[in-house]
Amino acid sequence: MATDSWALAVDEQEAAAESLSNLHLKEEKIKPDANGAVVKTNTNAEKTDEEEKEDRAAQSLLNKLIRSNLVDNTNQVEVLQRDPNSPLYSVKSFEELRLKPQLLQGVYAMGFNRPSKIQENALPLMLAEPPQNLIAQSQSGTGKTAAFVLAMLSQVEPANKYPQERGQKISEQIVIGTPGTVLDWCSKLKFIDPKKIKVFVLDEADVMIATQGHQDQSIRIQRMLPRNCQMLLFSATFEDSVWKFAQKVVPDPNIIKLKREEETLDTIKQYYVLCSSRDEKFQALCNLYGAITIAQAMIFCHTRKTASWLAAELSKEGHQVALLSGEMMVEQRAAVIERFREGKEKVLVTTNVCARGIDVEQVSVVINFDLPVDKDGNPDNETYLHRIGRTGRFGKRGLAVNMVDSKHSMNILNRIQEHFNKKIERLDTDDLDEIEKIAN
Ligand SMILES: Nc1ncnc2c1ncn2[C@@H]1O[C@H](COP(=O)(O)OP(=O)(O)OP(=O)(O)O)[C@@H](O)[C@H]1O
Repeated sequence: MATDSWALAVDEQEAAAESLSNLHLKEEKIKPDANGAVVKTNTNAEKTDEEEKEDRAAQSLLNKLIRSNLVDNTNQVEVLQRDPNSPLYSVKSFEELRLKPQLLQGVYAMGFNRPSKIQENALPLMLAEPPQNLIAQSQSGTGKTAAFVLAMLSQVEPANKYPQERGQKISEQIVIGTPGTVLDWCSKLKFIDPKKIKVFVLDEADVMIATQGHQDQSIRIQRMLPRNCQMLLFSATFEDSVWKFAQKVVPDPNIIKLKREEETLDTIKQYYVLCSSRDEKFQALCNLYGAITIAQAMIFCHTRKTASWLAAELSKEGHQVALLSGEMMVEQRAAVIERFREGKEKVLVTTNVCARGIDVEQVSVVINFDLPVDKDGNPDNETYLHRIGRTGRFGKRGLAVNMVDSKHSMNILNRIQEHFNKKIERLDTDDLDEIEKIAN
C-alpha cells in the first residue's frame, strides 16, 4: 500500500471514508462519566432520524470528495494510520495503551483518535513497571512530544507539590527548560530537588549536541538524578554524535530508531527552484503565491538582514508578514509565534531560531529562501529536516521549496538529496501550470 495519499486507490479511499464516519461515531461514543472514567455508549441506539440523515448526507459528500481526489485531512490521517508503511500507523487504540482514564479523556478531547507508530511503540515501554529507559527517533510532527508528555503525566502524583525551592516554593510537578536553566535550578539555586525527579526527558537531542555547553549541562543534570529515575531521549535525527551522546546519557536503553531513508516524510513534497540572484528568488516566491493558495507559510533565511529585507518586500506586496529573529526577547518571540498560530499573520519569515518545535497545523508551505548551512558552509541536514518538518504535521500534506541561486547552493542541495536518499525535483516557477500541478 502506498504511504502517499496522492496515490491511494479508490477502494482505499472508500475504506478511509468509512473510517471517518466510524471516527465520528467513536468521538460520540466515548464520553467521560461524572468520575472522569471513560464510558462507551451505544451511539446507534441514541441517534435520531435527523442525525441519521445528516450522517448519510455527510458520507455521500465525503465519498464524492474522495473520488475527486480531494481527500480531507482527517480522513488522510485515518488512512495513514492504517498503512503499515506510515509513521502514523498503529494496530492499537489508546485504550489498549493503558493510559489513566483522565489522560485517555484528555487524549480524546485533543481530537486524537489513534496513536501514531512512535506512540504505540514508545508508550508501553515508558509506562511499564518498572518504567523503562528509552532512546527514540521518529519523524517530525509524528507525535513524539505528545508521547513523552503522556508518559510524564502518567507518573505525576498530583498530591505531591514539588519540585521544591529553598525560599519560594515551586508547586508545579513538571518543569520544562533548557539544560543551562534546569542545571541552575537543580544546583546553584536549589529550586528543584533533583533526587525527587522521577522522569527526565531530553527532547531534540540533536540540539544538545549542536549547542555549545548543552551536552555537558545535560550530563551534569543526569548525574544528580536518582538511579531509578526514568531517562527518555527523543530526536528526529540521529547523527553519530547524537547517538554517542544518547548512549552516554541514557543507561540500559530500549531503542527505537529509523533508517536514514525513513527520516523524511513522503507527505512533504520537496522541490527546488533555480534562480540567479536574491531578486529572482523573491520573484519566484511571488510567482508561487500567485499560482497556489497557501494557507500559511514559513520562510527561512540565513541572516537576519535577509529576513528583514524579505519581510519588508513581502509586506509591500500586500502579505501579512511576521518576522521572527534571534535578537528578539523570549517574550517577543512567543508573542510573534502566538499571532502566527492564531492566523493573524499568514507568512512567518525567520532565521534558524525557529526551525524547531513550532507546531502550526496550517503551515502548508516551507520555503528555504537560503539553504541551511553550518558555520563551515557545509549542508546542515538536521536543520533542513527540522525546517521542512514545520509543514506536513501529523499526516497533513506539505510543500517544501528550496531556492537555489548559485553553483555552491546547487551543490549543497545535491548533498542534502544524497544524505536523505531522496530526490528533490526541479520546479519552474515561471510555469504557472506546473506550479498548480504540484499543489494538487
Ligand atoms: N495520536 C495523535 N492523533 C492526532 N494528532 C496527534 C496525535 N499525536 C500528536 N498529534 C498532533 O500532531 C502534531 C504533532 O505532534 P508532536 O508535536 O507531538 O510531534 P513531534 O514528533 O514532537 O514533532 P517535532 O519533531 O516537530 O517536535 C501536534 O499538533 C499534536 O497535537
